[in-house]
Amino acid sequence: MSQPTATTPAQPAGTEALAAAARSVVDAVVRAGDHCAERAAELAARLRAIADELDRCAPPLQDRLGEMREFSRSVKYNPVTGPGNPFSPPLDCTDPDDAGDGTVRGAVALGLPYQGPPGHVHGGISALLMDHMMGVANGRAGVPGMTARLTLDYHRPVPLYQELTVTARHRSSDGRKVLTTGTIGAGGETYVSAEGLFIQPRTPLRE
Ligand SMILES: CCCCCCCCCCCC(=O)SCCNC(=O)CCNC(=O)[C@H](O)C(C)(C)COP(=O)(O)OP(=O)(O)OC[C@H]1O[C@@H](n2cnc3c(N)ncnc32)[C@H](O)[C@@H]1OP(=O)(O)O
Repeated sequence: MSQPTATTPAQPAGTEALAAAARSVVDAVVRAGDHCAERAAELAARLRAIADELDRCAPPLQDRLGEMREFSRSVKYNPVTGPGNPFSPPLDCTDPDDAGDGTVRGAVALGLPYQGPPGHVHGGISALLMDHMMGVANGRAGVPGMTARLTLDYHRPVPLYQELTVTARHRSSDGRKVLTTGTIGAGGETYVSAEGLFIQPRTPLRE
């Protein structure tokens, strides 16, 4: 058996492994579609049994919502980059500022569960990626805020199953108003560009 090396991607463990497995179930359900119709009832019962098992581990919702106010937990479970959230693709946002100008950058390839027009990414998913990346850029620039307005230009349909580069950059601040831009592209082509107005809270968001 080969030994892991420095270049071997880390395998997720613990709740991240659980989220990755759930994500692969979602992917397989959509890819299999009606091709597994004969076994659908049996497989659904098995999945429901797993959901019931997980439910028995879950604390009361109010407690869990309280925990999620902690910054590190909200990052781990957020719906875009969160490795602990099966809903997240997840977008890999580990290269914060390779241009040295405050641009944050992430990579993601999206499969069939994210399809809108045939073979392409749903426009709402593009908006989700943009909103989040601009939020990350603002956080890194020290001006975190709530999205007040998000404007997207969809230049070309965003392809599924292709590595996409998602970027965002804080552009300017005017009092509590923060202007931020972003793009989704691949291979030097820009599919989506976005501009967001974010409002910093009157009292700072807690870290
Ligand atoms: C490393 C880190 C990782 C961090 C990673 C985390 C990333 C997550 C990022 C996700 C971000 C989200 O999705 S946030 C969730 C989606 N967004 C929301 O739910 C926001 C809902 N809306 C609100 O709560 C509110 O409307 C606010 C907070 C946006 C604004 O309320 P407010 O604080 O009372 O501000 P208000 O006085 O009304 O307005 C302040 C100024 O902004 C202007 N203004 C306000 N809204 C607008 C608007 N839509 N369009 C134009 N201008 C506006 C006002 O005219 C005013 O200008 P002037 O008179 O001063 O000139």
